[in-house]
Amino acid sequence: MTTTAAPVITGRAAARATALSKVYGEGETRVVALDQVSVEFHRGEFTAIMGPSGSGKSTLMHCMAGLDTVSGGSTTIGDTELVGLKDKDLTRLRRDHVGFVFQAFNLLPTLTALENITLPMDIAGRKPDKEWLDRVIETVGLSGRLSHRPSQLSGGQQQRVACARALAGRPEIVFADEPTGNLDSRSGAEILAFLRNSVRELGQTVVMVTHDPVAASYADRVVFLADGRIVDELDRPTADGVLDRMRRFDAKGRTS
Ligand SMILES: Nc1ncnc2c1ncn2[C@@H]1O[C@H](COP(=O)(O)OP(=O)(O)OP(=O)(O)O)[C@@H](O)[C@H]1O
Repeated sequence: MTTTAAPVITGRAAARATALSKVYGEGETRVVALDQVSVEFHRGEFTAIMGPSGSGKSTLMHCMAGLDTVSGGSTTIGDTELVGLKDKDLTRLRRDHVGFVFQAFNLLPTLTALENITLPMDIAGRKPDKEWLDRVIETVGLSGRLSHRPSQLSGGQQQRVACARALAGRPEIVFADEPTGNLDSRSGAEILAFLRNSVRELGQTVVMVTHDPVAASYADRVVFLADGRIVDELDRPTADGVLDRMRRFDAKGRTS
């Protein structure tokens, strides 16, 4: 058994894409989902990715998280280049250095909250760093619910378990794809506050895809995608500021 993996990052970028392209299909069904995207996600920062439907947000996240292959360019997590990695090494990188939160909570129903949180480490044969785990559980506000099973928890609480699971291994970066998409606004606000606190108080790096300008306003920075390209950025966003930028994109995702 090994202990919690040491961070692999040395620079400011927790993840970086350089001229990243992703093409699906061929001939008439060919879709350029990402068109030479270059972007950095800084360490200890909360970044939101926004853009119209079909603009490439999920594709960017999946390519940068090593969940999907790329058609061109390069992408790194910390100092590790993902392109060209063998499947086994990619799986290990994802397991040890990347946390995921999805719209569906993806918890195992037969396990308690705590067992769900530590499951990825248990599978990897890694021993949780107890002090870190306690901080994560405290920050996510789950202390009284650890022996509950998912069916005994509200949607918001289940997503908090999923967030704690993503952070438990102290990853280099957490990718969250519409993490509040299945939640009412109050539970959503709790998850967003937690993600922000994990950056502010625990020093984590979080990248979140969202459609919601209010959700994006919790981030330190918003990156806007349209037609597979980065078209804009906003630092210290407000919901109104994000909405204003979004209005510049028409329904097809092109800048007006
Ligand atoms: N597996 C796939 N095969 C073919 N085309 C795909 C595939 N996945 C995505 N696409 C296409 O790539 C483009 C970008 O899709 P993507 O899901 O990344 O957009 P998105 O911005 O996340 O959209 P949404 O907000 O609706 O989730 C779209 O035109 C989509 O139809």
